[in-house]
Amino acid sequence: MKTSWTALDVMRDAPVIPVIVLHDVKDAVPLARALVAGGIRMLEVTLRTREALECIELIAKEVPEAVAGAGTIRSAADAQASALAGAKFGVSPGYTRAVGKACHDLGLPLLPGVATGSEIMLAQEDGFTELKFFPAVQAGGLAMLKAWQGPFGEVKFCPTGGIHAGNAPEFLALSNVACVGGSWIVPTDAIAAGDWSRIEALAREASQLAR
Ligand SMILES: O=C(O)C(=O)C[C@H](O)[C@H](O)COP(=O)(O)O
Repeated sequence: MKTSWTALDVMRDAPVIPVIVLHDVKDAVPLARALVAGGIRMLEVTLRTREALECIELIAKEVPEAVAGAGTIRSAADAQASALAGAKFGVSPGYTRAVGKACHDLGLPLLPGVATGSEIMLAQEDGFTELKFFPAVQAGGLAMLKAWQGPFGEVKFCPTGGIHAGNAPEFLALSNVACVGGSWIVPTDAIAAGDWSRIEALAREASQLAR
């Protein structure tokens, strides 16, 4: 079984990376299984909740078909805790050199968040060429990505923030978009209700989006 992944592997595996918020540890395994059953195995579990690290650990142990990563990495300590919990990749909402260096030193593939040309240049200087564009719709959406195709033609983006089934195809059609990220396939109410079949159906629909 493959155990290490590059940031590009993470982006290319499926058209959508689900942005997951888990408040209850017992939801982690059934949620991961539902997403995998729907065709999506790269899972971003955000560090927005206290339970997140334990959820990553559980998915890593109990759902070997899934590849659990950590989202909302905002510090070197977040990166270290994520790697220790078994996260296979990290995603950050912004970029700092400290986060980049920590992930590099840990061997944790990182999708650094950027929203401006300067941030892209800083991440590129540190060796990152696969980036999360966050918050994508709010920060300029399709027009921004098209504008970046000129000066930053070699960068592949994962736009996240404001993406849903309706607008995802337009983003995925751009040559500098490798995948999109979003919470729409893991709705809070479906998780709270344990409605795993709804989440599986949303994942299946998302996994079939054209790129
Ligand atoms: O928590 C993080 O690390 C983030 O960077 C934020 C998430 O990626 C977006 O909040 C997802 O956006 P929506 O799909 O519009 O819900």
